[in-house]
Amino acid sequence: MKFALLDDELIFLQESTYSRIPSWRMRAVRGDLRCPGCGAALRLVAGISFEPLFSHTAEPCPLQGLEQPPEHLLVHRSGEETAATVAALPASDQRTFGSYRLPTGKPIGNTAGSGERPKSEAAFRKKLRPRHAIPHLAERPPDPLHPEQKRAVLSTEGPLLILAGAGSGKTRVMSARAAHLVQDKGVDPRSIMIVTFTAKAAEEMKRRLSNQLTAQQTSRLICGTFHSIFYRMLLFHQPERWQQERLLKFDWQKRRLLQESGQLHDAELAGRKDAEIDGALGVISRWKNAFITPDALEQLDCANEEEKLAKQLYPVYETAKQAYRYFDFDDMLLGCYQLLQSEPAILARYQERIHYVMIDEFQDINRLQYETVRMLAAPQNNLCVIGDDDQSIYAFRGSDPRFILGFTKDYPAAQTITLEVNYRSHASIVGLGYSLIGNNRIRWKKEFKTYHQEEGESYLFYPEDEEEQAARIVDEIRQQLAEGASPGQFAVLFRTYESTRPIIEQFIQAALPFQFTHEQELFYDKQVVKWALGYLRLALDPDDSSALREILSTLYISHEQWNAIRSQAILDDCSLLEVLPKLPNWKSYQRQHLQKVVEILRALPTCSPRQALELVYEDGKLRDYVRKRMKESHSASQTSWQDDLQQLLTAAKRHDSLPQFLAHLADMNHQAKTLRKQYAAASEAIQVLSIHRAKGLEFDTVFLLDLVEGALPHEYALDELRKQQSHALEEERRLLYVAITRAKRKLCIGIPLERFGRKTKVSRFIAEMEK
Ligand SMILES: Nc1ncnc2c1ncn2[C@@H]1O[C@H](COP(=O)(O)OP(=O)(O)OP(=O)(O)O)[C@@H](O)[C@H]1O
Repeated sequence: MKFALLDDELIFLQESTYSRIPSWRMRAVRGDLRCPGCGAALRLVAGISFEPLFSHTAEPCPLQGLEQPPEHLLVHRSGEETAATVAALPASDQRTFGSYRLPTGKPIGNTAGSGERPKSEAAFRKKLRPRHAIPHLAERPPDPLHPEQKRAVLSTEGPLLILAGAGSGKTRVMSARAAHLVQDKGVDPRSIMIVTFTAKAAEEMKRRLSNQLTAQQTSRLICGTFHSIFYRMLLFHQPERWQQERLLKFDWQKRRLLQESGQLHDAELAGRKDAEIDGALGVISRWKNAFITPDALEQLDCANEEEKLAKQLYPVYETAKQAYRYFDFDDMLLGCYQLLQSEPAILARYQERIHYVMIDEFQDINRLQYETVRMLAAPQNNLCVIGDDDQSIYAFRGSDPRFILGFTKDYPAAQTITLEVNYRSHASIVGLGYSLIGNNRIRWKKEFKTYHQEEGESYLFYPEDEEEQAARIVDEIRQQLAEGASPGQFAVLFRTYESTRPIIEQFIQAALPFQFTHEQELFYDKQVVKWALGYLRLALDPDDSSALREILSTLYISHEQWNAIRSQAILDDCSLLEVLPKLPNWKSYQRQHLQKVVEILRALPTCSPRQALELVYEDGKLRDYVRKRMKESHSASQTSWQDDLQQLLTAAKRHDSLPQFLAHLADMNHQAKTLRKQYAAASEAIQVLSIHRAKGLEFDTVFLLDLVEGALPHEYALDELRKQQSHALEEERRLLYVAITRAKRKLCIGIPLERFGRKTKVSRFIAEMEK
């Protein structure tokens, strides 16, 4: 139904009141929205693809589904208070509805909660129509393979480049091609090498092949990622050098090796922050994959501070690794290349064995992988590479779309087959992808066609902020689940992990099954968040020693001073907070600040969580402290600290009291930690994925978070653009293209009006693809 009672006032869901949805939603959670008919509590359901409505939480009553309340109920329920509220308005601002007099010209209902927003700023949602329409396939061939796909399957000899758009059946073609080689041409499966980009893709390939080949044939194929195949080769030839326990899997392991090896004691390198070293290690990895060895560093021009540090660290890191006989993933690729280069007999053995090579996601290959594969595929060069230059999204790892674009130069005899029919997505989604990616300049121009006649559904929706964005997605999914969808049909995609906290929390609260792999630290474990929460905890319990300990550094209190505070509190038999400003040897400015902080903390318990945080940030000078620490660290990853503070504010908006807010956060943190260890089957869970991880996958409905400037395109790409560099922006465009083309039927793009507490600007990519 479209109406409800709130504080005895009748409220209506209509375009002019949609900006009230976030505050009404909060009131609904507290049970304040009531049905004027039966008096039961109502839920506010505001998804994306349907009009918002109020719904009974338990038994529906006869009013359920009505647009307007029946007259008799209005007369019956007509409350004097409501009449009085409205009566206070001038007559010109009133209109009558049944026996109610209602205000006109402004939204009806309670004004608590979020502020007013001019209506023009945002629609509830709108259909996103593509700038360029895409032709449908004239007829749908009955065969499981389209003629061009078939040609790709049957062209087995010599080099072959298959340029394929998103959803054009690459995986289908690769598996059919391998099956054709084995079944129809009698090729020994042990002589076929299939390289995929991820272990998940390799699994999928084997699963599909197992439907067409015997189990023995499937198991004999050489099928896996570059790392897994190359590693097997290295282990076979040099087992002592490549023992698994000596593999440095994570950045922190590499950093620790550097720190503990004593190699960082060079004056230039000592005192570097962890984040700076991690950044430089990333650059070193990229260089290694581009086959830039330490000997080649002399000639290398560094583009920025990070590269300068990487140049210094590269030889140091290599020496440290060799000293302890460790190796990393990049060493596996380099090791395999060097093995084949330096041992012609070993190379010849592989060349005699491997007769057919197929490489998926070829757009993301790097120099080292490419050169190694070229050696293995020679001399027959039955090398089939398949990829989509528009989906090249791993430049930061050394991938280079130039290899796919230059393949026919390296192999002049190569055939080229283009697969341009998108079998996955409904027409409007294909059109959006096409309209968007056409704005990239460095690409292989292709025509697109859609297999599906259906238009599909694509929406832009404009929530007030990140929390409301998550709430809208939750409501949309619930609605679709009620209509028979299964959780595995949905994916929520994001550009960076900063976008994920609200959606994860709301999935937890709504008890929806989801899968989320997160290697980074949880939001509430971040130092800057722990500082802010430390203040709130101390406000509620002036004797909470762990809370005070948490914020010591923000108050510039040393450990000796901390010990003195604790002793004094015991001696005076008073709380830590009381004793804080009284210690005798504070400098006067410090004592003044501590007095101020104590005053603030005493005031906090009566404030709303949002006001409390604002007081801590501004009057308590936490924001100044964070800014200072960020400046000292000079690290790119620290720039999100201010955003973290803002995110906490956004989360606080939804809560009334400090104890409730802190209990909620503790619960969320606990649940998020527990969930990390649980892995629901993908088919039974909503997938929350970074766009990078979503590559190669498909879902019935895709939600895309935060299509705003600074998020997608990422701030980094915008910085590059200011320096007249457009490569990074083109990669961001490809990322969005990958994200859009994961959707089969429905695509919902969120554009929060505020993000991290700041007004947002719609992503420039929307205008590029929208009609
Ligand atoms: N000839 C065909 N007829 C009908 N459906 C097809 C055909 N070829 C592929 N499909 C379907 O289209 C979808 C996309 O196929 P696939 O995943 O192989 O594409 P892809 O090119 O690997 O996609 P991407 O690169 O975007 O990840 C799948 O659901 C697949 O089953």
